[in-house]
Amino acid sequence: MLSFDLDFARGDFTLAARAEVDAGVTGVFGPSGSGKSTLLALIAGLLRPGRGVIRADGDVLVDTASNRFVPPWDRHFGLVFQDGQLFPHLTVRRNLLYGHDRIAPQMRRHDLQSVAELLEIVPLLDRRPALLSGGERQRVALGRALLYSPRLLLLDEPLSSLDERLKQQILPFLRRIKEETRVPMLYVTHSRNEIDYLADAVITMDRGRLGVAP
Ligand SMILES: Nc1ncnc2c1ncn2[C@@H]1O[C@H](COP(=O)(O)OP(=O)(O)OP(=O)(O)O)[C@@H](O)[C@H]1O
Repeated sequence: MLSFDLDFARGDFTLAARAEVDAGVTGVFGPSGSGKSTLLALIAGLLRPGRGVIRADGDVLVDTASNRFVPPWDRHFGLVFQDGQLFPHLTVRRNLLYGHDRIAPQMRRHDLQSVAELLEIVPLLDRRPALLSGGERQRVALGRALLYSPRLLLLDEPLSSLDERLKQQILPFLRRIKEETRVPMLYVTHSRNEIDYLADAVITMDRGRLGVAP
């Protein structure tokens, strides 16, 4: 569903990555500084590769040979970072609907009520992010990304700002998203536990190079 073959350089750091990602959850695992976030940013379209190709469901999103570069907002990927980055001035409901309201109605695959129920955030809909716990915020960030009906979810250490107790609380929600929505996910983490619990396949990164874990 996603394939990429990319070269990227920034200062001393070089990344050369080529892989095909199937449905399900693909964990991206590797030491700090190995290039995991850089790879996600390249796939999301937040960075441009020096050379390379990215395809999703047969669509060419990037092809440096023909100068093709589809911008992030036209890739239909959902992004969730370490700290959910909710809009502070909007209620949970407006945050959730942010992407949903910006896509064509025929592309919408999820509705507010079912996503809010899935993530157990129905009682929070009228609150602003400042009044949420860290775990609630991350659940809203996941809901917002899902309601955008992405063809792929890019998750960059979505649990790493949470304490152990909250991590254990949210992991089952991620598994629910995987099982009930079947949205493919690329999931960057430092945690073997999270990989073992969620991932169907694993890509390992080391100093900008990929390997496939046994
Ligand atoms: N904005 C930036 N400007 C310059 N160099 C950067 C920038 N962000 C990251 N780097 C460098 O690029 C390399 C890859 O970093 P990246 O953040 O992709 O690694 P990572 O595997 O995601 O690390 P971590 O697990 O610590 O988040 C590192 O050498 C890092 O120092």
